[in-house]
Amino acid sequence: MPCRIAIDGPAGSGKTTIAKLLAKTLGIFYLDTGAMYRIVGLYLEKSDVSNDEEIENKLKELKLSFSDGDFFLNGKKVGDEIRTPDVGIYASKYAKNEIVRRYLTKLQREIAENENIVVEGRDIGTVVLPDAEVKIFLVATQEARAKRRFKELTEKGVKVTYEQVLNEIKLRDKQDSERNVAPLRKAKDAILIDSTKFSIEEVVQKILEVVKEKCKLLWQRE
Ligand SMILES: Nc1ncnc2c1ncn2[C@@H]1O[C@H](COP(=O)(O)OP(=O)(O)OP(=O)(O)O)[C@@H](O)[C@H]1O
Ligand SMILES: Nc1ccn([C@@H]2O[C@H](COP(=O)(O)O)[C@@H](O)[C@H]2O)c(=O)n1
Repeated sequence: MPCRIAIDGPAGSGKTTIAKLLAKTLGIFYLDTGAMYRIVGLYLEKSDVSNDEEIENKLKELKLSFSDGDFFLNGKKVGDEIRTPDVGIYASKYAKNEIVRRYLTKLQREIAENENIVVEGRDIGTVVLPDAEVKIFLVATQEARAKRRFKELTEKGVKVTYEQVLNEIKLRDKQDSERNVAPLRKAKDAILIDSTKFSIEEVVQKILEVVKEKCKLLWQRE
């Protein structure tokens, strides 16, 4: 019986950081579905699509593959070019489109099939893997998330103001939670963790306790 750990939550709540650490600690796979929406969002924005038919045709041409934790777009490894605030906005813009969601959800399920895996995103516990063994809904205040993201971006040398980061987070929160298709919301059986006042290590420990209880086999293997 696989152990699939779904971590959903708003922009900047710490999903990627926590998911990567968790997967490393447990020695299992990790899937960043946000990266998939960022790749597709940037691709469609550059393709200047204007309707569903054009989106459908562009997705048919797209070759998106996943190997050893890296994504490859038409054979080329994807790097930090998808990590800018603008690409986050493109991702959120096209994430409202049913054709895009159907395309990526199918791919995500194929990758996660029968795997011990941590999958992070917005709709993992509600849509992609509704029967996941562990569901976490990771939140933090918008200010805390903006502060963290601003620190991360400035340390990477990205020229951005705190206000720009806060506005991007507010916009994505609004778009992600108010869209008709697969909106960001806590699954009924998900465990809510508010990381505003907790360190990365403390959040990982909290989730490991849940995994220990719900995925006994994986824990024994560890
Ligand atoms: N509990 C925490 N305390 C302090 N900093 C944190 C905490 N969790 C995450 N961070 C930091 O916040 C920043 C954003 O984290 P991360 O990229 O993992 O968020 P995310 O939810 O994946 O964001 P997005 O949805 O936009 O991809 C990173 O620099 C990370 O190191
Ligand atoms: N399962 C998901 C994951 C992401 N999205 C959309 O992509 C945007 C970028 O995601 P990050 O995790 O990299 O911030 C996000 O704001 C969502 O609009 C999604 O819809 N479903």
